Amino acid sequence: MATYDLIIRNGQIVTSESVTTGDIAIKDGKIVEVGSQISGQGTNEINAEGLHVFPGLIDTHVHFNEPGRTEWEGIETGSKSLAAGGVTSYFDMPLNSTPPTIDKENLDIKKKLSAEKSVVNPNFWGGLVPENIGKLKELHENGVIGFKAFMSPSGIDDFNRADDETLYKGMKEIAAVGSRLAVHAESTVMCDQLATEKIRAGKTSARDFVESRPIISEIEAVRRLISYAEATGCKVHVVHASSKKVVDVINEAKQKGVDITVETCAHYLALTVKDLEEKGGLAKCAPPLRDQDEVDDLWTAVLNGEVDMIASDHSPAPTSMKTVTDNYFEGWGGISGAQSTLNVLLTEGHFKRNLPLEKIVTLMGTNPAKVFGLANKGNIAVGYDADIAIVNINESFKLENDDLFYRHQHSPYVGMTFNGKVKTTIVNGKVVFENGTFLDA
Ligand SMILES: NC(=O)N[C@H]1NC(=O)NC1=O
Ligand SMILES: [Zn+2]
Ligand SMILES: [Zn+2]
Repeated sequence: MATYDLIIRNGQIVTSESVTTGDIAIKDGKIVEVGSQISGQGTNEINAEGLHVFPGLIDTHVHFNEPGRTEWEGIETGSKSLAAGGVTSYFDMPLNSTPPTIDKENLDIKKKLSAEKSVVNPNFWGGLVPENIGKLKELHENGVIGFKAFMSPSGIDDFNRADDETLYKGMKEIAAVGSRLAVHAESTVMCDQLATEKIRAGKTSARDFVESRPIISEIEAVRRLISYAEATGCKVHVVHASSKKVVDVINEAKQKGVDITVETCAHYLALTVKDLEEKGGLAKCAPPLRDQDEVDDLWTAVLNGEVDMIASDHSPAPTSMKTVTDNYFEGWGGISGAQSTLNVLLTEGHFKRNLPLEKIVTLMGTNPAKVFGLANKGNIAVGYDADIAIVNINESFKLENDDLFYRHQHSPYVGMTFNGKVKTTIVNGKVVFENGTFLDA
């Protein structure tokens, strides 16, 4: 009789601490042994010789749009895309789905749908909007990972921007329950004003769009957020910082004792304004892509350990909403990228800039797990959940639309050559994805 459900043999096991050759034994969805040569047998055994065995990664920032806007993505296609990219846990944003996740009732709907449809582990952000002050405690008690607010308009009618009063009151409530507020930090005053001026003058190029959302607008909003964090004691998390200049402001506050963390996204590390000019709406997002010098500086921040985590901010939309090429103020702002985060980190990070593989685990495993309190996720060790991605980091491929599992097969990464083929993805001990196909549940 087999001792274990599954043994992965002879892989290069990547943790946040080391890369070592060895075996991993799995039973009842948990990692029960890690060693250089495990005796005993598995019902299933995988030979990972020559391959790297990562803990399944955690994407802290996706929009799957279900319920209510499932035609933009959906939990099944979204979660399959993650699994195909080596990600085994995600945090779904409260907006772009309708109704948004701003009370228990709507959270329950999302939980139920995800239990039915997700092929990886779902987690949920709750929203902070002017209308749901007083409901944050109930969301917290029902298991949201944290809260999300926008300091600038969200682009979605049923998810209003948090004005200063909402931030102040909401952050007091969130501090009281000990949770964390994630914030889209851009100055609404600045962005609105600059966009209005540009549009009035008929200036609607990619560069004009980028100039209407400058880095200073992020810095101004982050500084204001820090003031509220200091006043309320609320833990905060800045999502999608597009520049090292933003990261620097956050690290200054950290040094003063503010409990603040920062995420950047793969697209700010792999794409520039030139991509926006060449690829049109496919590469449109907010904050916008920056120039190459900013990308290089942001990599410096990542390599220095100044960025806490890296996410996709997968915010998909139908292709027809992403085809803008003349007026960049039109069309959906949001990048389809959930499947490619590990590829970007391997290609642009590990191979081009010597980002250690262990750091990839820190950024998309141990840090998110620690900051958001996911027990037993994000690393490989005895007692951890058996979420695993087996990857050939040396295999390169050119990404094609057909490779994508998104409902709408587009991405600004299409056409780029990446390192890192995900061979097998395991979720809670079960193989869900193998050699390009999904196994039935
Ligand atoms: N609503 C929404 O998904 N917005 C996201 N898209 C984007 O590019 N930035 C965002 O915050
Ligand atoms: Zn955002
Ligand atoms: Zn987002």
